[in-house]
Amino acid sequence: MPSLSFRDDFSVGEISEIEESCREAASSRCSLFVDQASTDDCQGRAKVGQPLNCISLTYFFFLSTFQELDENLVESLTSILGEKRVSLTEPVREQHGRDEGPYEPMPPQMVVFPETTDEVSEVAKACYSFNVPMIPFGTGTGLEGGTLALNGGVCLDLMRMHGIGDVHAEDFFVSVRPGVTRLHLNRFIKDHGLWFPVDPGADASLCGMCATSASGTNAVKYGTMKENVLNLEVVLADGRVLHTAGKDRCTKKSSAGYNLTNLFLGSEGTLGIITEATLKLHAIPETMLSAICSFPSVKSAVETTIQIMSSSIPVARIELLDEEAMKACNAYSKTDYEIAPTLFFEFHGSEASVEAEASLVGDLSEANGGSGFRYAKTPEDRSKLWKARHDMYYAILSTKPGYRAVITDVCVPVSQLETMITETQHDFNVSGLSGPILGHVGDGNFHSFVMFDPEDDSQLKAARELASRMARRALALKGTCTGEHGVGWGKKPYLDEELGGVNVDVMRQIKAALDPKNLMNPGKVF
Ligand SMILES: Cc1cc2c(cc1C)N(C[C@H](O)[C@H](O)[C@H](O)COP(=O)(O)OP(=O)(O)OC[C@H]1O[C@@H](n3cnc4c(N)ncnc43)[C@H](O)[C@@H]1O)c1[nH]c(=O)[nH]c(=O)c1N2
Ligand SMILES: CC(C)CC(=O)C(=O)O
Ligand SMILES: [Mn+2]
Repeated sequence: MPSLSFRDDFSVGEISEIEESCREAASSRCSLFVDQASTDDCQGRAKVGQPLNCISLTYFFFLSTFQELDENLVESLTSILGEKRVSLTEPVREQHGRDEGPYEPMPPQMVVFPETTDEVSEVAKACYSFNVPMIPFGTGTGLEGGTLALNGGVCLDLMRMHGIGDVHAEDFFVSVRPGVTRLHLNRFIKDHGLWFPVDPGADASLCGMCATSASGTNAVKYGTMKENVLNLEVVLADGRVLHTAGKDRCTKKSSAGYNLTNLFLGSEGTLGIITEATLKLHAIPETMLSAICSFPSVKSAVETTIQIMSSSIPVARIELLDEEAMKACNAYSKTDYEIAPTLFFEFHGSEASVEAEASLVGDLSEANGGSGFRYAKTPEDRSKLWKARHDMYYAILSTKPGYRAVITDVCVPVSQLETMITETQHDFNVSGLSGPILGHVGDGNFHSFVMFDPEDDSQLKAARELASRMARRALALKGTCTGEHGVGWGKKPYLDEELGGVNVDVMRQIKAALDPKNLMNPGKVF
């Protein structure tokens, strides 16, 4: 049986050989996948035994092989967790073989529901001794296929690990278990006058947000998960438990050795299972003021953003929605905003400081042709505005029922944003596809949704090509193919190009040191 491969240089002969050996290995479950990020004329996946749906072989192929689960492993996991917290049933496996992204599900062979770190550690030890892959699962809101069980294995659903530790209000930190989501935490700490600002649109698990190094609309002022995590408890592939900053440590800074906390932030389940995160908290600002402003073009909105950022006005949020996105917003969230390229702003501070910042931003917007500067001052109006922004994924998907979207997540230096967005819009016009643009423009990070009809192969091909051109354009402008969603399964083809061979080799060596049998979420990131 050929081993797991991820290459772009298979010959026709090799493909036939691989197919043949897969057919022969009757006891193995084995599929040959054509990577979804390939360009040219290769559509989706080709299952072994069926003709490959492409002629040229300049694509990435992914060979996924896995054995049936050993009965002794199933028995051992059942004795660790009890019958009610293990599942081999199809619906449960199906639910855990997907995320919110556009990829076809790939279910794990078994799902387990540990409730404590010790249980996670025991599960890891058992899987390690049987050489079975482990896939951590939080709320499943990821967008890059990070939870797909490419090689089968055991999915660890961590949402039953409840618990928020003591709130250390004077030292601004709290520890959370994987079952805690960002909204849950914010409700819990509100009465202490504190909040945790990192806000992906979804109500994701905070440990999942550590795993993908998530961010959101507040990152421009408060940073991403990388700036807001003090310590992590991690169960390694062999079951050992690591505290990345040392057990119970929670200082704002430390120069003691390598930064293992940041190593695990964005590791997407490939280095270990995060079983607790110690998070940096912030004081709820005395005043929060939101506003929106319409612009004659995306270009003028982006120019305004660049001017705001270069004037060092401390905006807490600055989000762009283009005309198409605004249409979708009004239709889905029942808002009545003007249909035009729009910036959503928020300012945090004292009453006087937010008024002053908003007024400066209003002047800059007006100087760039902005109009209809409109405030949202009451908590109800502000939360309506930001809920509408956070729901944009579903708002956009609902504009074309039955359509799917390739989601892009590029980030470039703010000075390059205008070139990046203008050229992307040109690409959309040429391709004939539609794709709203929205983004965290203060960070140079934006998303477009390349909508396609899944029944129409040519649209799928065009959508992938467009997304791939965007990612490469971002790289050419000294940016990244993913500002916040992670690499997962979908962005793998760009990693080498973005980071360079030595960098990815070092990552592989780190992975081999922590996970020598390649059992932690194999096939993801690289
Ligand atoms: C509507 C909407 C809007 C947004 C987003 C999604 C959706 C549906 N996202 C993406 C998503 O919410 C984000 O990636 C979360 O961090 C995923 O957290 P989950 O708990 O859902 O991880 P999920 O269960 O989806 O897993 C994601 C990855 O992390 C791993 N993982 C999960 N829990 C782990 C743990 N405890 N230990 C180790 N590995 C673990 C998994 O194995 C997988 O590789 C996003 N993101 C963003 O950054 N900014 C944004 O603005 C948005 N907006
Ligand atoms: C589907 C997305 C584009 C979600 C996201 O990252 C956002 O809304 O900012
Ligand atoms: Mn986003």
